[in-house]
Formats: sequence, C-alpha cells, structure tokens
Amino acid sequence: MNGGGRNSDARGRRIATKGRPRPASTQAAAPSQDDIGVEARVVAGLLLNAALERRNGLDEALSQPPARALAPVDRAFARAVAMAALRRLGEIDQILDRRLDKAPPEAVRTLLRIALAQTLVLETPAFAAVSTAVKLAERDPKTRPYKNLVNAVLRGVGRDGPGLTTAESNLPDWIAARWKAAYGEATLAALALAGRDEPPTDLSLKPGVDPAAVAEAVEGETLYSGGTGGTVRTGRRGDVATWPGFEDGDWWVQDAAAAAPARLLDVKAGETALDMCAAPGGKTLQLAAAGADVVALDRSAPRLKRLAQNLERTGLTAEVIAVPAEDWDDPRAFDAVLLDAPCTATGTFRRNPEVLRATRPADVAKLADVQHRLLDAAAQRVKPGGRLVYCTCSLEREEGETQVIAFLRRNPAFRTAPADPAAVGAPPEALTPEGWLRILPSMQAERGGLDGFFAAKLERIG
Ligand SMILES: C[S@@+](CC[C@H](N)C(=O)[O-])C[C@H]1O[C@@H](n2cnc3c(N)ncnc32)[C@H](O)[C@@H]1O
Repeated sequence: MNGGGRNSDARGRRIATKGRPRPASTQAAAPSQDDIGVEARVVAGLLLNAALERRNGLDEALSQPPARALAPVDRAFARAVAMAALRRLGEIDQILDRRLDKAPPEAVRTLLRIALAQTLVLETPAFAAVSTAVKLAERDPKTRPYKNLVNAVLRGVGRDGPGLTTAESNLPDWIAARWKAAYGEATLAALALAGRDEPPTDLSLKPGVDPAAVAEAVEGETLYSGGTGGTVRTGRRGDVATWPGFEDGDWWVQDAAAAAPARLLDVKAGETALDMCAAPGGKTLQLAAAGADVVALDRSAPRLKRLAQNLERTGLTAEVIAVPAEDWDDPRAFDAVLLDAPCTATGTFRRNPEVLRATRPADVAKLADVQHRLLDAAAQRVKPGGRLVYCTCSLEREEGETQVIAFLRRNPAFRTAPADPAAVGAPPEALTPEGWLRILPSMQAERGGLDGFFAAKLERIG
C-alpha cells in the first residue's frame, strides 16, 4: 500500500502558502503550525472534484496554483488520495450513505470521501485522517457547522469498520451495464475488482536490454522476453526518472497490454512503418527499436514534444510530423501501418480511474466516428501486401470489434491476419474467434492485471 499519507504526516512541517493563491475553500483562515498535511488534503479534494467534473480535470488541476504551490511530496500525496477516492468512490459512498441520515453539502461529502480514501485505501493512520478532516471542516464557514458530524462519521467507521461494500458500485451504472452486456456478469465483477487498486508499473525494454537485469534493478519480474524488446513489471512507486536505466534510455513506461499491438505489427529491420496517432510515443519507440524506418504522425504538437524527448532519451529515431492524419498530404505508402486511435480509454481505468467518470455515453459514438475516418485514411497508406494494426485502449466494442467488422466490409482488399497471443505477450484467452486480441484488465489478475486493449492485424491482399 502507498505510504504517502504517513510520509506526509510524519514530516512534521508546515506547508508554506504565503504569497501563493489558495483554493477558495481555504481562504477563511491562514494555515497554522497545526495544519500539517491539511493543505495537501484540500488539494486532494480539489483534484477529486475536478476529475468528477470534466475530462482531463485532474491533470489540469494538478498543473494549476493550489496543487503547484505544494511541495512535491505533498502534491504526490494529494494525487494519491484523489486517485484512491476515485477508484473506490462507489464503496466510499456506500459507507457514508449508511451513516448519514440525509445528504450533507457537497463540500462536506468531499471532506469525508478524502478522509476515507486515506484510512481505507492508503492506510493513513486514522487519527491523522480524522483530525485533519475536522480541521478542514473548521476552516471553511460552509463546512464548519458540520464539524461534529465529520468527526462522528469518521470515528464511527474507525470503530465499527467499513461494513460490506461492493466493488461494482465503483463503476458508473451505464458503464457497468455496457460491460455486463459485452462480457457477462462474472467478467464484470472481475473488471470491477481489477479497478480497486493502483496497478503495478510496466517497462518496455529496448531490444538487447536484458529483462532479468532490469527486473533485478527495479525489484520487478520479467513478463515477456522477446527479440524486439521485453516487458518488466514492478510494484515500485515514485518518480521513474530516478530509476536505474531511465537516463540510459534502456526502457520506457508502457503497460504490458499496450506493448502488444506494435509487436503484432511485426516490423522487420529496414521496413517502412507509419504510426498514425503516435504521441507520446510508446509504440513509435517499439517500431523504431525493431529497426523500421518510422514516420510518426500526431495532431497534437505538445504531445509530440514528449515523443521527441522519448526518442532522444532512448537514442532512437523517427520522422515526426504534427498533422491530423487524414490531412497528411504525402504520397508515401508503407509496409506497416499502426493506428492506435483516439478513444474513450475505458480500458485504462485502473491507471486513470477518472476516465470512467469523465466519459459520457455520447463520447463512444463520437469517437467511433473519428476511428472510422482514421481507419479509412490508414488503409490508403498500406502498400499491397502490407499490414495494418488497428488498436484502442477502450473496452467498448464500438471502438474495437465493430470498427473492424465494418472496415472489412468497406475494404475487401483487407483480411484478418490472426494474432498469436504468445508471440506478442498477450494472455491466450485474449484471442477472439476472429483472430483479434481483446485484452481485459481482469486477465492475469494474479500477476497484477493488464490494461484493456483491442488489437486487430489486417493484411492488404490487393
Ligand atoms: C491513444 S493516443 C496514442 C498513444 C500512442 N500511440 C502511444 O503509444 O504512446 C491517441 C493519439 O491520437 C492523437 N490524435 C487524435 N486525433 C488525431 C488525428 N486526427 N490525427 C492524428 N492524431 C490524432 C491524439 O493527439 C493522441 O496523441
């Protein structure tokens, strides 16, 4: 479990706020010497609510003043608390609803959610979480009248335990209904369980880098060792830039499931490859590392900056172009084309629990339209005899299977080239009857799970 809470409290120093903007809810009183860790909890609440309100809300809020004003250790703690609250939001609310006769103001609910995320998920000592929550309640005129309620509810949970909760309550109803319809009741339950805890970190290795040596250096295990680069998994936390091998460019962070699509494309040294939605570049790095001559497109220049940094750090090369892929005015066709299309990203909910809150049902159809257009643009870039891998990190069939079925109907020059899960580091049960890969976060649960991914390899026969 993450010990951030303990670190934050044991540090025993006041968080400086002088001269820096503070969130509206804290403007009533300046923090005193007793306010150790309180500002970090305020920010945790802001991050949680930003994530619940809008897509990318958590990342945006992290880069803005109240969060930026915190010391790095406190910012990391605030983020960990907000993420824990997002992962277990349904369960936390079940616990609270049993103890509250009527709904409290939202600001009070936020305080309680943040406190329970600390005690139940991050194992922050109850005395620290309860006393900071009560202090927070005292500081804001809106929450002050509820100070005793906050104290009573949190002490009650500490005394009696949380009681029974259901992991499925952490999923928004419409998502749970979709996943049940697509994958069945047992898989839905397993998916919900997969989302409760922070997943391990996976590293994709450059070819020639020894997985066993990296695994030892980061206290991890080898998940896959192939000629085109292995995958190592570690439970290590903290800033990856400080880990052994990072500066040398031996590896980059990429979920084990996310490494499968580029392997599926199976590029050989000297082949030409197009990565159509490339940034921040995990798959571009894989294609370049396999020795292909890679063109990396993305419509987002800021995201391509990160791709360029990744290429530089790893000593790999690719031609990088900032352009919407459908508007790319260039006559070239390629041996291999990878389309890692923009999607709802619901398959990454273990790492990014906010995606489930920020995604709306209409987003699925909207993104499916974009994917349809990009797939047709991708098809035009494939040489006769060449390959196209289409993938998304979504669990929604409209962004996976349905796209490929419709694409194959529109494009009789393409057919499925069946995947071999073992060759690409995917679980055997990920193989669909059509020869595609449907990787679910509930797979390999005993080893720490996987992100959700769909990938299909299509070859151009005419
Ligand atoms: C799933 S992410 C790609 C992740 C990347 N392949 C990797 O492995 O690191 C989707 C990307 O598509 C880009 N994108 C969205 N619409 C696009 C378009 N019309 N043309 C090119 N890129 C686009 C987004 O900017 C985003 O970087």
